[in-house]
Amino acid sequence: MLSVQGINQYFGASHTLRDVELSVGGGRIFCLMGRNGVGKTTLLNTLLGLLPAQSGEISLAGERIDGLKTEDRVGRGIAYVPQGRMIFPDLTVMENLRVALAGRRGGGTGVPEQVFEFFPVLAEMANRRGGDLSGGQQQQLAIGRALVLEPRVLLLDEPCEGIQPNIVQLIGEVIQRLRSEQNLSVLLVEQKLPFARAVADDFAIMDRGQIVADGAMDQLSEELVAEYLTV
Ligand SMILES: Nc1ncnc2c1ncn2[C@@H]1O[C@H](COP(=O)(O)OP(=O)(O)OP(=O)(O)O)[C@@H](O)[C@H]1O
Repeated sequence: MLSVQGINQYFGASHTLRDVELSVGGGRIFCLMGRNGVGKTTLLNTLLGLLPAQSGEISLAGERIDGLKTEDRVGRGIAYVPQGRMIFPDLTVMENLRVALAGRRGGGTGVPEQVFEFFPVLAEMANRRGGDLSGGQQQQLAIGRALVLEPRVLLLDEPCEGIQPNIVQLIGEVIQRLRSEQNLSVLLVEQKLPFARAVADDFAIMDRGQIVADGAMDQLSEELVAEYLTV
């Protein structure tokens, strides 16, 4: 369980995260929604320790992690697939995957077979440079690399942005298999409503740095969509 309490974050005079509270766990898929610029990516970066929080607590499996360095938070079981994927363009697909072995919980010397089972294209293109892959292939690589870490919680920042529909469907299926087969909990930042409704169990909506609504996904009303999500 990833638990966040009273997180406040500022960029200079701008108060970007305001008393943010949320819990992700229990093998559930939690979707954080909201318009551009409301603070979703800032929250993910703060959970990882890539940005400092000025106040608040972050716990993973009952232990405080907000005082830890990013690599130690990853070592406790948080994996992050950032917007833009951040794969290494000059390394091969296999090298990109192997980079994550160093941060894996409990060690292990090989890339888990399951990564290739989820994303067969990564086996087919194992020796190709990451930079030569299409956007959809790079997204599969970025998610595969996060799975090498064998995380407790997976953070995904708009994984379907700019991706063709058949890969969006594959990513949705993989997320749901990870939940049902491995009890993995997922914090998904997503603006595409049909995808969010199809894969997520719970939602929270952020507006100007605050969580303004949350609940079970089937309770996301048209009124909330119109007020906080429609552009
Ligand atoms: N490095 C920075 N310096 C100053 N302000 C920043 C910085 N990064 C983000 N911001 C501001 O913080 C606010 C939240 O941005 P953030 O990227 O977290 O929003 P978001 O909800 O993830 O939006 P998007 O969907 O566009 O990624 C915005 O007003 C943004 O302009």
